[in-house]
Amino acid sequence: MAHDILIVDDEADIRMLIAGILNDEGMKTREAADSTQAFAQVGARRPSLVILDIWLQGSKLDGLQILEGLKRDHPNLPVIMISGHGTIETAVSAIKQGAYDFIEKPFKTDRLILMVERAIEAARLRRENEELKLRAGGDVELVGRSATVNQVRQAIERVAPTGSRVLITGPAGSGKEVVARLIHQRSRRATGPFVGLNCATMRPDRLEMELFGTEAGVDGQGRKIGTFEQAHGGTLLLDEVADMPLETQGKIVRALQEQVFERVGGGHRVEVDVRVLATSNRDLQAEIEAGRFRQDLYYRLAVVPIRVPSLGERREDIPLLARHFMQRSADAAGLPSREFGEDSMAALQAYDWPGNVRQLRNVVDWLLIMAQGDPKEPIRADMLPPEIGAITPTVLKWDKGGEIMGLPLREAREVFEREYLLAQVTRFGGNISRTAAFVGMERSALHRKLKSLGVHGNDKGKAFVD
Ligand SMILES: Nc1ncnc2c1ncn2[C@@H]1O[C@H](COP(=O)(O)OP(=O)(O)OP(=O)(O)O)[C@@H](O)[C@H]1O
Repeated sequence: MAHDILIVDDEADIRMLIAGILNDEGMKTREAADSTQAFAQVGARRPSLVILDIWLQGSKLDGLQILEGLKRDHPNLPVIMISGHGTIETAVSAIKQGAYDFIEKPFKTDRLILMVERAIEAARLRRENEELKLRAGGDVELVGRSATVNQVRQAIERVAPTGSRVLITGPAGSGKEVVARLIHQRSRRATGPFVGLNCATMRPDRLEMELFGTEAGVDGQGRKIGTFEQAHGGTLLLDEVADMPLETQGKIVRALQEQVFERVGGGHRVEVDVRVLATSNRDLQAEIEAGRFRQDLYYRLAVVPIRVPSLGERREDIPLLARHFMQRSADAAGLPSREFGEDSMAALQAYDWPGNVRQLRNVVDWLLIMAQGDPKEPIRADMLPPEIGAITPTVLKWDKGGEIMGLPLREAREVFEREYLLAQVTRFGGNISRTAAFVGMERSALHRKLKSLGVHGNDKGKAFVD
């Protein structure tokens, strides 16, 4: 996409000159003669870069004051100052205020182009860097207000500063790694490294080398530092620890016990200070009974067990999570965020989510890009991806409309009430108190109503809870 450059200068011929140079390079330009026009242009659309004259005749604010306003509202927007004779000192102080650089009048074409390209590239790199930091866990968050998530949060707060080992269990995509990262961040090792090793995706014969590293000569390569050593002073996460071969499990037991190990192919002892966290989506007790997991390793890892609930166990968190992911994805993509309509949110809450939070996140990403309709309109249930729309309770799609129109009012009302309440009960995970609060009925009245309509469980026949 062509860069969009805003040129702010009180002299029309300078604006034209700069615009001509940049247009020849395939960049798009806009112009402003004073501070009012400049802020109006930036307000209309954030440019890729601003070229800003220091001395602006007839303008309410001068270049430095405009710079201050721009940096306050758009800290990452690159600004190049234009300085004339006698304003170089001011230009230098502009850099201290966050301008990228300055160029002196009269300027050379080549220098101007180079500076503009560099400033835009630097802004892009900074943005990428921030995204990477975010992905690397600089800013992990455990979103949710359900009782089960609150319990997990409390467990994290309690266990993080102690330094003890933690085994985090829960189904795939439920947020086990998020929990591990939070434990690290809230511990005394927070400034140390956090290193993860996924035991499920690693070939068993490579796993040991990855963990302990290799001495020179092994594998035809130089000495390689393993994850245990990389995590020195910090935290090592053994992801999907049940997938580790038995023999490696034995070596881990020793390393955990003594905080000492040997690199593969060497007799040299490496001493480390590492806190180990582990995750598993399997039932480790069953794995022990089947002889696939060492009991002594289990006891060493599971000093404190934390169970992360599936998303289906905490449907009340779905609205919060969906809006959180929508905002984050929209910000990352530079797109406006979309609202969810009541019907689509009810459908999301009624769905089973076999892939848990990760699946919800993917669905929200899909919706941001693919959902039909005006982006300013809320997302409706019929815009959801097919796999979720397919199980949407019928009442949300109103496909009983035809049937209802053929019935007398009393019976039509019964059909509607039945479908409506079934959808709501499912949405609230079969919880009668919460459904009653939402639909505006007393709990006992709702029980009676459901009974009279012949509804004895949610749409999959699961019994109610009070
Ligand atoms: N409570 C939460 N709040 C915000 N984001 C979450 C939450 N739980 C999970 N996520 C997000 O969902 C995705 C999956 O989470 P994570 O990788 O921690 O799951 P996992 O249980 O470790 O999965 P797997 O077992 O497949 O490794 C990540 O993008 C994570 O940021």
